[in-house]
Amino acid sequence: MISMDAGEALRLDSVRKVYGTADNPVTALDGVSLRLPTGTFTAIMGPSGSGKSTLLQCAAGLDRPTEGTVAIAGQPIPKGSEAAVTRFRRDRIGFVFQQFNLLPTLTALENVTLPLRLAGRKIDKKRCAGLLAQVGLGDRMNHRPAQLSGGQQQRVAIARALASSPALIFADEPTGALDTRSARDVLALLATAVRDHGQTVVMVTHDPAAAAYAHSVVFLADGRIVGELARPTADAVAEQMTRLTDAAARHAPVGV
Ligand SMILES: Nc1ncnc2c1ncn2[C@@H]1O[C@H](COP(=O)(O)OP(=O)(O)OP(=O)(O)O)[C@@H](O)[C@H]1O
Repeated sequence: MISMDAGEALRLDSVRKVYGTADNPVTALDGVSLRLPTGTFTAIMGPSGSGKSTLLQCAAGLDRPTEGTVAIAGQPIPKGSEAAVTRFRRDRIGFVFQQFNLLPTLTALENVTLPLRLAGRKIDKKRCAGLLAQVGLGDRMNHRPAQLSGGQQQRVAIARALASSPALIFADEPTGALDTRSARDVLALLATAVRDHGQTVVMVTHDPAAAAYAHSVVFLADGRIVGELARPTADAVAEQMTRLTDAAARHAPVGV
């Protein structure tokens, strides 16, 4: 039974995710349990193939665990129909992807209002325009994605993720396609969502400098949590990653 703890933004209990067939199973997550308090910024790191994206997808209700449960603010993600999961997600979760995932035919403002439109919610255009202004795109509202730089497109994607005021924002390598300066802008925006609005951010990244914006880093290897680092610095994160990557190369267990 999952306790109703509203102070807990995200809780995973013994989550396993197995892809592939019975003959050829791939265990992407192998019993992951994790609790993240509301208002925290967490980075997820680990070698390639360690299960980071799968963890994010399962935590965000975009994919279903093979076993185990996920709860957002004390409410388990429904195990029923896709429509029920989508409804659950819309009210609680924002997602930022590496490749922005903006609709090319819509303007920046239309991209930001789209999730509200899809959810059948009242569209507060002024607020959405305000969000674009907040991310520094007040003068780009009517531009289409192709007319914006990568960093600007990602800022539109962040404004879109914030439009429904989600308690929880997941970001899968949000700075992966950006130059250093745009990456810093995007990370500062995520940090602001946490600091000023009490939102909770969970971000997958390969970049120790990006992870240093988080309050803590969770390290994955072979589908398991193998360590955590509080108040990370880029150097400390890089050192742990080197150990993990070396251990993965040797197929040896590691104690972080
Ligand atoms: N749809 C899928 N079907 C089969 N196997 C999958 C699928 N998605 C992921 N996997 C496998 O699950 C494991 C974990 O993948 P995942 O993408 O979560 O890792 P990751 O840590 O995000 O990797 P990267 O850093 O390279 O993006 C990998 O072995 C991958 O090949």
